[in-house]
Formats: sequence, structure tokens, C-alpha cells
Amino acid sequence: MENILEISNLSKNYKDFSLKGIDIALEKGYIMGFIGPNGSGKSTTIKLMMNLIKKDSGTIKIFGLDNDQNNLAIKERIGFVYDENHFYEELTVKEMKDVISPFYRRWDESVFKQYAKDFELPLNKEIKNLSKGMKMKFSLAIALSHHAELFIMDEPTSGLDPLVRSELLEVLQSLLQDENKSIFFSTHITSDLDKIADFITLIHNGEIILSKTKDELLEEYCLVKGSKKLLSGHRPENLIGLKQNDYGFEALSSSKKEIIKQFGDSVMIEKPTLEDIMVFYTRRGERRVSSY
Ligand SMILES: Nc1ncnc2c1ncn2[C@@H]1O[C@H](COP(=O)(O)OP(=O)(O)OP(=O)(O)O)[C@@H](O)[C@H]1O
Repeated sequence: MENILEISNLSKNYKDFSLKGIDIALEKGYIMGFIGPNGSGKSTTIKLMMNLIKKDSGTIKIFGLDNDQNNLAIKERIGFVYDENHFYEELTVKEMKDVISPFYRRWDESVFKQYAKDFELPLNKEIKNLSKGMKMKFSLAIALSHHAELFIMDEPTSGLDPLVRSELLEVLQSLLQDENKSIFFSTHITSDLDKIADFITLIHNGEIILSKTKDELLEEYCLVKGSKKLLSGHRPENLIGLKQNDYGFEALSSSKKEIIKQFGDSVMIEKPTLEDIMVFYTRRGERRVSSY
């Protein structure tokens, strides 16, 4: 299968944070949810993909092209949506669109008009007077109007109400009906991904913790709860985010099969959500709490 996005050994060092040699691959036609808690490195990774900041080492290939040497050609083919406002506040929606559209050779005014209608964009309103949801819809309409093949979105749903969020997710889902389109989507709202993601990549402290298909992840992983005495003789490194108190323990495991083999039916096994997986992984190291 053709990789639309291929990141290898990518590093970026800030004074108090490092992205540590990360690898990510996304196949054409799929949607990857890029999850991680605040400050884990999601935006830094996306800014590097978009060449908005300089990497220290590693390679980023998009559409099979190195993004250092083919920056403009790559950007033509990307629909980019990000959380921060990057519009001129004083312009109206229409004026702003007229500024942006000439940058894209494949700009399609009829597509923009259709999305403007579907999203009920107030074309004559100044950007500064748009709600957050409306700004996001405008940003999305721009991203959708130049026949992009890859959509890169940095926390597109953050701060949106549930209605606008679900509208946005529906648009993303409908995009994927076209097998030539792919989406890379960062969020810390994991429930956004429950329905739409094919792959999940989890980043924490600048390191990729896991990258798998969502179905594999939800099938193979489990939450395990049981009496504390069962832990003696068990290797705690297999229990992710282990929490224990005087009464029992709770943890995530990457192998339901292994847990059943080790504990039989002496523990409670539950299916985790993506949120559970993120939370248990990112609290790794925490061993004791007063209750759970
Ligand atoms: N220009 C910069 N100079 C120094 N440190 C930075 C810079 N940009 C980001 N960082 C630091 O890098 C770390 C990762 O930030 P990043 O924005 O990539 O995280 P994130 O996963 O996108 O978080 P969030 O979900 O909160 O947006 C943070 O600790 C941040 O303070």
C-alpha cells in the first residue's frame, strides 16, 4: 500500500521539550487520529509536517516527496486546518477567501460556494465577528476547496460545541468516500475518533507510544481490575498505568490474551475506550493512589 505520509526519525529540540526521533506512516485513503495529552508534541509534529518550523533531524515525506525540497508542491495538495486563527481579522469572509484562493492552482470556486452554503458562512461578515465554530467552518471550507488529497488538522474540534463537532466529523467521514483522500487529525478529544479513525497514533512526552489500527487496539487491549494479592509474581511492566491501593489494582494491558492466560477468571476484564488507553499510558509511572 502507498504511504501518503511517512515520517522517519524526526527530532526537534526546544529548551524544555524534545520530539524524540518519531516515526509515523499513513496509508493513502485512511484517517489517522493523532492523540496525546496537552504538551505531548502534537502541534510541534504538525508544524514540522507543514514546514512551519525547522526540524533538527529526520525526514518527512508527503505524497512520496521530501517536504524540504518540495514544500510548495506539497502544500498545494494539502488541506490544512488548525486551531489558531490565521486570518486577517479586519477582512470579511469573502475578502479573506479572495486573498487565499489565488495561492492554489486547483482552487475550485464552485466547491467553495457549495460549502459556504452548506455551512451557512456569512460571507460579508468580518472575521473578527465570527464565532469560533464559524471560523473553523470557514477554515474547513478553504481546506476543502482546492482538491486537496491529504487533510492535516490540528485539533480542529477543540472549543467547538457538540453540534458543530459532529458536523465537522461528518464532513471528514464523507471525504473518505473518495479513496484518494487521507486525513491526519490531531486531538485530545478521543471520542471524536471512536467513529471515524482507521489508525490511532499516541504521542506522549515527544515519543510515539503506539501506532496501530483502531480495531486492533480496541480488540487486543483490555482494562484489568482485581485484588492486590494477585499481583505478586506478576511482572508489573506488563500492566500499563498500574494503580493500586489497599484493596486492589487497576491497569491497562496490551494483550487481553496474556491477561486471561495469567489471571484466568480471577480478575475483571473490560474493553477500554480510546480515552482509557490514552489516560493509562500517559499516567505510566504512577503506582499508588488513595482510591480508584
Ligand atoms: N517555540 C517553542 N519554544 C519552546 N518550547 C515550545 C515551543 N513550541 C512548543 N514548545 C513546547 O513543546 C511542548 C509540546 O508542545 P505542543 O504544542 O507540540 O503540544 P501539543 O501536544 O500540541 O499540546 P496541546 O494539546 O496543548 O496543543 C510544550 O511543552 C511546549 O511548551
